Amino acid sequence: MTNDQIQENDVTTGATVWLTGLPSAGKTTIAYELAGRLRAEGRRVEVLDGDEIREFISAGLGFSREDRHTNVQRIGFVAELLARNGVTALVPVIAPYADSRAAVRRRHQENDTAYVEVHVATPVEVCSVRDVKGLYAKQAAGELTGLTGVDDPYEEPRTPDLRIESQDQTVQESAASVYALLSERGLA
Ligand SMILES: Nc1ncnc2c1ncn2[C@@H]1O[C@H](COP(=O)(O)OS(=O)(=O)O)[C@@H](OP(=O)(O)O)[C@H]1O
Ligand SMILES: Nc1ncnc2c1ncn2[C@@H]1O[C@H](COP(=O)(O)OP(=O)(O)O)[C@@H](O)[C@H]1O
Repeated sequence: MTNDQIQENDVTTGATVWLTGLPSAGKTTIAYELAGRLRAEGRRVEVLDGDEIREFISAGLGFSREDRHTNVQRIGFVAELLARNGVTALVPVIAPYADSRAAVRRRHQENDTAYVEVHVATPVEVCSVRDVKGLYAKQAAGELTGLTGVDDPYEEPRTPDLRIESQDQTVQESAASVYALLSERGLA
């Protein structure tokens, strides 16, 4: 077998799927639901969970604009490495700034690595009722400032590859819509 044939047979197409949106929008839930489905089909999948990343490779970073940008660039770097090597990297990370997200997309384009941006566009009114981690309540009580979407910016993606209105869907429906897009693009 020639080298070309080995490559052709062994390489599966990886991709980065970045799920951006407000706290409690549903990013993490959709990522794990989708991960389960992709794994069941034999794909290699990693979820780069924002909270875990902040414990390890982004330990010490806070929530200033600069720190969030650094956090997003580090995650983008790791995701691209994984995706380039055949893994589907699912990234449920807020990434509130358009220029940070654009830089991650560029890194993928420069390496010919597939990149999909999903805006989990749950309105802040719904997120603040869900309040999975109690952050909205803390902000309202004056115990926290700089909460994304409340008193810190969230720059909505203008042209995401997919927009999900999670408030009108089940978790399974939301995950299925991402799966359908990946399928369409030959990535699932
Ligand atoms: N001030 C403030 N603003 C937003 N989020 C906050 C804040 N403080 C803590 N958290 C929790 O940290 C998670 C966000 O981390 P990320 O790494 O995803 O954010 S970022 O892209 O660097 O902005 C985020 O996780 P998710 O709720 O899963 O989005 C929050 O739980
Ligand atoms: N269609 C949906 N997609 C994702 N989450 C949903 C959906 N409908 C309801 N939820 C609920 O919303 C919450 C989202 O929390 P989480 O995934 O931790 O948000 P995030 O990671 O964006 O902070 C979960 O409790 C989840 O069960």
